[in-house]
Amino acid sequence: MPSQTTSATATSAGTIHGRPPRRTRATRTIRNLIGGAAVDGIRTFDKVDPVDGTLIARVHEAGPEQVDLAVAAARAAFEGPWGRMGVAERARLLRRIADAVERHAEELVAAEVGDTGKPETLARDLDVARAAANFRSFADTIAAAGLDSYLTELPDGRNALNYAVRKPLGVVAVIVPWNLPLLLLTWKLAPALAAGNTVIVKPSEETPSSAALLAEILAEAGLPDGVVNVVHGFGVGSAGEALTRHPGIDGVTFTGETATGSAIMRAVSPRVRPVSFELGGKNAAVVFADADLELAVAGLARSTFLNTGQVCLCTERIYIERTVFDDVASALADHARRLRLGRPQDAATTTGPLISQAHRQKVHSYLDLALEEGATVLAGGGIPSLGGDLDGGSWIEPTLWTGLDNSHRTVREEIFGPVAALIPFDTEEEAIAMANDTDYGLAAVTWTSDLTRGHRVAQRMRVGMSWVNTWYLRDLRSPFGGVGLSGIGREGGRHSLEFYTEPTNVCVQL
Ligand SMILES: NC(=O)C1=CN([C@@H]2O[C@H](COP(=O)(O)OP(=O)(O)OC[C@H]3O[C@@H](n4cnc5c(N)ncnc54)[C@H](O)[C@@H]3O)[C@@H](O)[C@H]2O)C=CC1
Ligand SMILES: O=C(O)/C=C/C=C(\O)C(=O)O
Repeated sequence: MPSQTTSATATSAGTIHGRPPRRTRATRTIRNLIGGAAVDGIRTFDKVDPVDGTLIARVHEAGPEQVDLAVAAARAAFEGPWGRMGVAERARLLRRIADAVERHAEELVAAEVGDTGKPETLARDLDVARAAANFRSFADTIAAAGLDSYLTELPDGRNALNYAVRKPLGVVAVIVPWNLPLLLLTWKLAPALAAGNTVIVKPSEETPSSAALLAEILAEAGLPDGVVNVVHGFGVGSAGEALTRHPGIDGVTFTGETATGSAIMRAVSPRVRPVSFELGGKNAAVVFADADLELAVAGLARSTFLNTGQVCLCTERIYIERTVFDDVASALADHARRLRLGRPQDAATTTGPLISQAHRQKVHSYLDLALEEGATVLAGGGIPSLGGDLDGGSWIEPTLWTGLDNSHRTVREEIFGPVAALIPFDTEEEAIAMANDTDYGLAAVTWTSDLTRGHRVAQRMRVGMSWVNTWYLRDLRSPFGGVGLSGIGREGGRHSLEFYTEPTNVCVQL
């Protein structure tokens, strides 16, 4: 967690090697946005740049009082003109927001890069592009959404008409993590607004900037005050917990760690509120000997190392048919060694730092654990020395291991970094069994030139998203989510609308 500036004992994550964060750049102040007004919190906390440990912002942490205000503002907006706005007008507004996101793309890129250290090209091509696409896609979805209706035949020969109207849930809490901050925020915000809800956003304490900027963009596009409110802070004992326990919240959508999802479920359970959770993963890729190996290796490099491995869909277990194991392992290790760690603004940079010193400590503890568990390190394995101010950042080497199997903690627990274990297999059955041998169930990838096998294996993966000969190819209308410890519910297209609305069935005797 970033350090609390009012606390005498700053946490290690907010300090660099025990020293306070360096202050070499202009430090911004980020406030909560409630009912269209900037609102101070109970104290401020520091946000540091993970590239070099520089202090970049002081963020106002919302306490219960600010959360109360935000819920009241959202409720008032829901009862106001927003609640009476028709679908066509809401769809038009979402399209205006998408246009405004594109107009402000470079500011959003800067906000995202400052908070996460990810390469500018990635922030531009993935995070910001998807933010605009999210608003457009849910404008299309809501504009095309129909009603469920049935002509019911009665025993006496008469009929009844049953039809369901969909109404917004009301005030929705949107709680998002730090890995794809704007992408994941808008992935939830766009359908919530499309369906007519009002929203309280709680961005991660690590990534407050793009949410703050987006709130300004929403106002510029014409969204009425109070429809979207942003409260900053942490989880337990802070804004996140206050929000999920609040009696005025009608539903919670959350992406993040499984244990946090479980805590949120407990928080909403007394009032039985609906939840939509996209949680952790320990995703497998399976490479058959008949695959186009060049394509497979390039795909594996992407699925293992994109965003420094900090995407819930990233691959951390790679099962390779034994006859091609050595070739695939050595080609992938070459890829890993060629990755360029560096400043986000440098066009040659492929890989940024981890989000924070605390997260690096976690990932690093798995590098140690892998060695204790008997791994052989094929690539990486430690903390790089990049020199100068970069050594104040939270960098880690892209790392590949052999010599581990499904019995090891390194192969069972979500690490959420640029790491993967390479494991050989002999038969299709064995590969499927090993891939499915996990309590998680988010995503899987199958690499094969035999499309019949591709369909067969993909369908047997116990996951929400099963890719064949590609990874992270998204159609925003398709269902997205996980099974097991990886989540509850699906988002995307009409699946999102189902979560953000409640149907009322009307039955008319004809
Ligand atoms: N998409 C994913 O699957 C992600 C997984 N992770 C994993 O989770 C680990 C911890 O990262 P965190 O950022 O701490 O994830 P987290 O799940 O704790 O935090 C995500 C969001 O939930 C909020 N939150 C935390 N506890 C809460 C509570 N009790 N009530 C309400 N809100 C709460 C946080 O402030 C943040 O906005 C990482 O090391 C990584 O392994 C992290 C980010 C995304
Ligand atoms: O593309 C998406 O909609 C989401 C991708 C990634 C996550 O959900 C995550 O990393 O949590």
